[in-house]
Amino acid sequence: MDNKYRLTMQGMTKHYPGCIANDGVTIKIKHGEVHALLGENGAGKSTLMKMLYGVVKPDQGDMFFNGRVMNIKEPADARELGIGMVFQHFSLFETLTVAQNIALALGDLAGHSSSLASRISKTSARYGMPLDPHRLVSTLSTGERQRVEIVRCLLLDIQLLILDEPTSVLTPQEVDALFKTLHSLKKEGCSVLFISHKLHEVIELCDSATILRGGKVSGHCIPKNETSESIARLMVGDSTPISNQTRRAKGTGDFLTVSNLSTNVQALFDTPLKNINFAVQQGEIVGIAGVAGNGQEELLKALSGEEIQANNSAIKFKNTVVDTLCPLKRRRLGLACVPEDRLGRGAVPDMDLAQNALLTSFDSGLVKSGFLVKQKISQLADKIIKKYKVKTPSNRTHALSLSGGNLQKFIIGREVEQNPQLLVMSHPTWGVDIGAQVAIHEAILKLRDEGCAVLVISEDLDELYKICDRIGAICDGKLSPILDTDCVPLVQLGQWMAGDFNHDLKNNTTQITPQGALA
Ligand SMILES: Nc1ncnc2c1ncn2[C@@H]1O[C@H](COP(=O)(O)OP(=O)(O)OP(=O)(O)O)[C@@H](O)[C@H]1O
Repeated sequence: MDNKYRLTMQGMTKHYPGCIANDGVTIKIKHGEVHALLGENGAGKSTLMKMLYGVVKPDQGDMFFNGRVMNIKEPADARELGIGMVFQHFSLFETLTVAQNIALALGDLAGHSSSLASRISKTSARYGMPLDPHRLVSTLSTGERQRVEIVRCLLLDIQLLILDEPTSVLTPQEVDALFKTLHSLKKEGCSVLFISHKLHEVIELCDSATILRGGKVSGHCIPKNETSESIARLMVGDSTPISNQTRRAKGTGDFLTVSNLSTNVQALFDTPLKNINFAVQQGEIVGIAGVAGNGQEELLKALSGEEIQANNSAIKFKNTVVDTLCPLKRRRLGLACVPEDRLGRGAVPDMDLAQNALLTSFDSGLVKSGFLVKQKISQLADKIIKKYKVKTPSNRTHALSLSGGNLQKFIIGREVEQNPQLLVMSHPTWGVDIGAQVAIHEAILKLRDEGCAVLVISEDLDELYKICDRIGAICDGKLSPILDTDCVPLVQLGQWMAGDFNHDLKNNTTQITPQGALA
């Protein structure tokens, strides 16, 4: 086999019940290149990477590393060869230090424990991503946690680094730092496989790209010679819209009013909310930016009723104080919610899509006299699948076996189809391909235009600027001012995300007063 390639995967095939996730896929990666693996949701990217890393067994296909046949049975075999993978979801133990986490993950490959801490410091400094090996993971920002995962790979004699959607959880500054590290790795001859739906980053960073569609290779390109639009076309074909016109709107009267919301720490690593005041009007979209772990989850739980706070705060839906109401009663007042964690809170992994549709829609005629109306449930699931282009063999497929982006489309569709009066969403298009992003944004804008109040909590600033009428940021449990999006330059939003907003808060005229009226 040709030694000029770091990695060759040839004729890779993997069947799942009802679908072929990879159908004879061939991909070749040169030494020292950053290679993008692109494709719409469900195209087969994760499956291909899981076969490479030994998490999934291929039905067919051959793999060669530095010209030699690879025999990978489990991730440890891949690591032994110098292949490192950073998954979308980090797998770190919060109560352990950086060094303890790395020792656990690497096992025997971590070397002697007495020297591990100094090797972590040296390696992380060398690649420009400083890390204190003795710090508890619970005290690290998301960007720093990602560093732990990357440094874990770099401690080995790394020759191929796989990054799955690495930038979706990073601030713009952290993305810059990551790209510098990847450039250093590249100079040393390390190859990088980069999976992303953010095409402008692919153009900036990647030397070449392989595009998958429907489990097959649909094309190759040199990203620098392309535009985001032309790459998107290669990914989704000609018939899917890849851009939409977004229009700003002005709301008409508050639907959600939050006054003096403070929360207590419920679990060890919660970020308590500190005196939060804001309102979302009917017919507008308000966006809250912020780096993960700054109170977003706590805010969503307080609004949905998953965590009920018995203090002097007030959360009102129109004129009803909902502070002590459970999630079901809030739903009945018009709330729909899309949590960040799609497997576990957004959907039950081991239930099929029809059952998952029932979970939040059972009030809409799907249960009669205590009995499930199975035909209606199935029809609803099919409607969501069709309208939101969810790729799945049927509504009997378990949520767990959908690709991440397809499950996200299903959950959004399920909530939007209930015609809520208040829709609270966390990261609505996280991991969703460009065609589906457009479809989801259209659905949210349509809801807004029909009078729904929408709150979007997200780290994706492009998305927030695109669809939100007003925008603010959350940092360490405190909320910045919320202003018209077109009046908040990116630099200012970045400052707010870093907690620098006390001065702006004092001067802000759009915050609500503790009594709940607009100041
Ligand atoms: N464990 C599984 N059981 C059944 N089907 C699966 C399983 N894992 C993946 N699939 C199916 O294989 C196809 C490819 O999924 P995969 O996760 O590889 O796509 P992807 O390109 O990574 O998508 P995304 O961008 O949404 O993450 C999808 O149709 C998915 O539903």
